[in-house]
Amino acid sequence: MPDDVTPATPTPALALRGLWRRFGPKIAVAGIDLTVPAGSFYGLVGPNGAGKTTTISMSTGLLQPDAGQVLVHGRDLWADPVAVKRTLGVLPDGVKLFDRLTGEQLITYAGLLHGLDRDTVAGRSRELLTAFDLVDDARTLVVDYSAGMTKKVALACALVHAPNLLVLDEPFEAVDPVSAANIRDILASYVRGGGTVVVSSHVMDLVQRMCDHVAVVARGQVLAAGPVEQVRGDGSLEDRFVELVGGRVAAEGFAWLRTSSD
Ligand SMILES: Nc1ncnc2c1ncn2[C@@H]1O[C@H](COP(=O)(O)OP(=O)(O)OP(=O)(O)O)[C@@H](O)[C@H]1O
Repeated sequence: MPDDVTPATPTPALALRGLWRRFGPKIAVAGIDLTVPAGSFYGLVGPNGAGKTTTISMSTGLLQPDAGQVLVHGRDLWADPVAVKRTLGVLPDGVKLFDRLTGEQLITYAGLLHGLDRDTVAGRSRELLTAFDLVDDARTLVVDYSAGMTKKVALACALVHAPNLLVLDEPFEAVDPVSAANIRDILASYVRGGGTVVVSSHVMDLVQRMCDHVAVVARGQVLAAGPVEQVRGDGSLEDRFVELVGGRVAAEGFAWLRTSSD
């Protein structure tokens, strides 16, 4: 290669540039910049109310930013949301599913919406129901699912069209340990196959073990971001998180909570 030619920088799977969002007087996201490399397993961590869900919603076409840009594999999401959203799989937080459908119908519906043919959807739906241990409840209405089962069927819907970027808000919340391990395996194999995962979580240990990159967000801003090893330094991710975010309170007080009389 001639000396004056620098190698092209690979296009990130997701690039957030100067994202802002306010709800009335509350600034939820205050100028977030984030670069998620293609093929990475990216954790998004932060205290309650940090702006993770708002950031994820803006990054997946669910909530319009007040300012800033979202680039998915280099394409401006908000300039062409319908086309770009086809390449995305999203597990939103607390969004209502069509819960009068059975689990199998819901996955089928998601697949057909993405333009898959019926045979393809049927095959993938069977595989997903098996992987998420939902075969016995495939014909149960989603309204009758437990919180963890609902999370798993929503994740199956996010995967059915084989997106190349998966953005998951708290995918392990309410999920039992065996199912969580299965989900981790599915996501790890998805990343090995060239996909990119962005996942928000409050479980530092899980993020440390599962992700190769992490961003710590607080008060609507990124406090640290990069490879997990780099962000956590010599300590654990949890120690680094507490150091960056603060907010630990002394365990004294609450005398009225002590139940013993001595
Ligand atoms: N629809 C809304 N209307 C008003 N305020 C909102 C709305 N959505 C979020 N907020 C506020 O924006 C801030 C960021 O909320 P967000 O849900 O993005 O945080 P989070 O990091 O996902 O929190 P958690 O970890 O608790 O889920 C919070 O102060 C929240 O109260």
